[in-house]
This record gives sequence, structure tokens and C-alpha cells, in this order.
Amino acid sequence: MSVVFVAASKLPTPFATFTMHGFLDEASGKEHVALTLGDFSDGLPVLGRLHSECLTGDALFSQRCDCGAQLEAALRAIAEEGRGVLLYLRQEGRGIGLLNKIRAYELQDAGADTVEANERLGFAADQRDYSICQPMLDHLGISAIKLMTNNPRKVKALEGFGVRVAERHPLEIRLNVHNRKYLTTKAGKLGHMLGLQHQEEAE
Ligand SMILES: Nc1nc2c(ncn2[C@@H]2O[C@H](COP(=O)(O)OP(=O)(O)OP(=O)(O)O)[C@@H](O)[C@H]2O)c(=O)[nH]1
Ligand SMILES: [Zn+2]
Repeated sequence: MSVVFVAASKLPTPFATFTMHGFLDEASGKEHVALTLGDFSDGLPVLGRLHSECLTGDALFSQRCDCGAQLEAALRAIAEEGRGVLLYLRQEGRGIGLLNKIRAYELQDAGADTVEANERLGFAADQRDYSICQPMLDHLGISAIKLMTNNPRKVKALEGFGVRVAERHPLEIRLNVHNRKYLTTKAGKLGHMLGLQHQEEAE
């Protein structure tokens, strides 16, 4: 595997002061980050999140998706636990890149759902490869995770390379008028485990 550790520093945030570990994927040139809090030497499962880059949601306050809210909720949960890891993976747009994601949004503005838009552009619905996580987790000494996700593919991928998923913690974000179609498509076509019915009924 071509992912190598480069450097680590402190990263103070409103939630906690994390340690930020930088990694380089020498094959793709992509730069990935892990934020950690606490000590993992006891080998017990670590509260963790694999977060795929979403410039629009994570940094530009987009309400089209749940990414920004999930990132914040995950960092808060790790801070509350006093121990955990967030891998910030540079797989923008489920692996198709920012400009193709904007192309996909353009098709969605004209009526396509998130999966149809990817397919019309010639991509699979989800092009992410989580194998980059293995050397990062190895480097951090993490072999068991309490994973914050609604995405069954992430659980499968981790278990596929020998990381034990001891628990799955849902990370559900409220529906709004902009993200409703996106989230219901994730549940319907991408297999995400979301309790959207309850929210629809409660409204
Ligand atoms: N192609 C495409 N990518 C999108 C769209 N909306 C969001 N994304 C990307 O989807 C990814 C979301 O990743 P994650 O936050 O890891 O979430 P997830 O796979 O939905 O799973 P969870 O762990 O349950 O949140 C990011 O890379 C976003 O850039 C879209 O409409 N089209
Ligand atoms: Zn997003």
C-alpha cells in the first residue's frame, strides 16, 4: 500500500485539541488527514468516523447534503468521549472529484437523483475505495472501531481488511427542504440505514 505518514501536529478546534496526522497516497498524490484524541494503546475499540471530503458541505455550508453536520457531530462525539479518530479522506463527490460533483448537481437541479446523475456522467453510484484507511489505522495502532456511520459499505470495507467494527453508531441528520431527496435516495438506492420514516411521520 502506497499511503505513508508524513507529519503530525496539534489541531485546536472548538470541540477539543486534536492531533492531526498527515498522510500521502503516493500512487494518487492525494493528501489524507487523521484527527485523533486520546490514547489507543489499551487496544479497546476506538470511537471513529471515516469522513469523505465534501468541500461544499464541510466548508461552504451546503444544505444539499448532510456532510457538514455529520463532520461536526462526529468531532463533538469524539471530544465528549475524550478518545477517538476521524479519518478525513480526500474522496470528494464519492470519488468522482469536485468538478464532476458540480456536474452531477447540475443534473440534479434538472430532476435527476444523486445516483442517476452519477450514472449519466458515466460513473458508478459510489466510486470510493476505503483501502487507504488500512495503513492510516495501522500507523495509529487502531484495530477495533466503534464506527459512526449509516453506510453499510464502510463497515464491510473495514472488516474486509481486518479492522473489527465493535459497534455501529448512527449519525443521523435532520431532513430539510434541500437534502430530503438526497437522503431518501441514499436510503433507497445506496443502502444507508436511516430512520427517515420516523422523521417524515413526526413532521
Ligand atoms: N457524486 C456525488 N457525491 C456526493 C453528492 N452529495 C454528497 N456527495 C459526496 O458524498 C460523500 C459523503 O460521504 P460521507 O460523509 O462519508 O457519507 P456517507 O457515505 O453518506 O456515509 P455516512 O458514514 O453514513 O455519512 C462525500 O464525498 C460528498 O462529497 C452527490 O449528490 N453526488
Ligand atoms: Zn456533502
